Amino acid sequence: MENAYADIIRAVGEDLGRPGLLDTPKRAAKAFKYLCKGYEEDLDTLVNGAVFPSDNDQMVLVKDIELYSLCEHHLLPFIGKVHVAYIPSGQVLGLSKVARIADMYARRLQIQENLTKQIADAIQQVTNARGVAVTIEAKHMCMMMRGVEKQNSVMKTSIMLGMFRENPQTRNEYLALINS
Ligand SMILES: Nc1nc2c(ncn2[C@@H]2O[C@H](COP(=O)(O)OP(=O)(O)OP(=O)(O)O)[C@@H](O)[C@H]2O)c(=O)[nH]1
Ligand SMILES: [Zn+2]
Repeated sequence: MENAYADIIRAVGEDLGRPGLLDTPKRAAKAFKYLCKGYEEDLDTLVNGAVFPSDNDQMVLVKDIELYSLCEHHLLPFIGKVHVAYIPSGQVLGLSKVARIADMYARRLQIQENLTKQIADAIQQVTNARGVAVTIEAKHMCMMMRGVEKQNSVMKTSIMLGMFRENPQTRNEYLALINS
């Protein structure tokens, strides 16, 4: 990856030998690897057994989890927030694990629609919940810094599973909570 970054820097017409750029291929490779660290993680290890018995059968919502991902088309960031809700069915998930699951999938090359679904499926898999809802609101640098150059548009994607899909009241309660 360092060599690839050196090629890119040369290709834009820069002098790789100048002091400011000497360590840049190494730094950039380290940074990019970090931004893609989700490929080195897996769901079971990340959850680490943090699923706890509970007789609470009402909605659990974790809102405004910040999100940094990379668009798979341009390798530019998309940045925003994710909301995750589920209806427990005998067990609840460790709070931090909700954000860790979102991060694991965000730190890969993504499109927002697939990222939303992957998070929802993972929450469903680890909790066996009666319903899961995931919403992502994000701004895409590939649409802001280049291309069509629109600064204010926000992409909003949702996935509703189980009760959130079947029961309008549950869905409406979720929507009211994330918009409040
Ligand atoms: N649906 C979806 N599209 C995305 C996402 N991130 C980037 N894109 C879009 O992917 C498309 C790629 O289109 P292309 O025409 O192949 O690439 P391009 O010439 O760089 O397109 P422009 O961005 O329109 O300049 C663009 O419309 C992007 O806005 C995403 O998360 N979801
Ligand atoms: Zn893009």
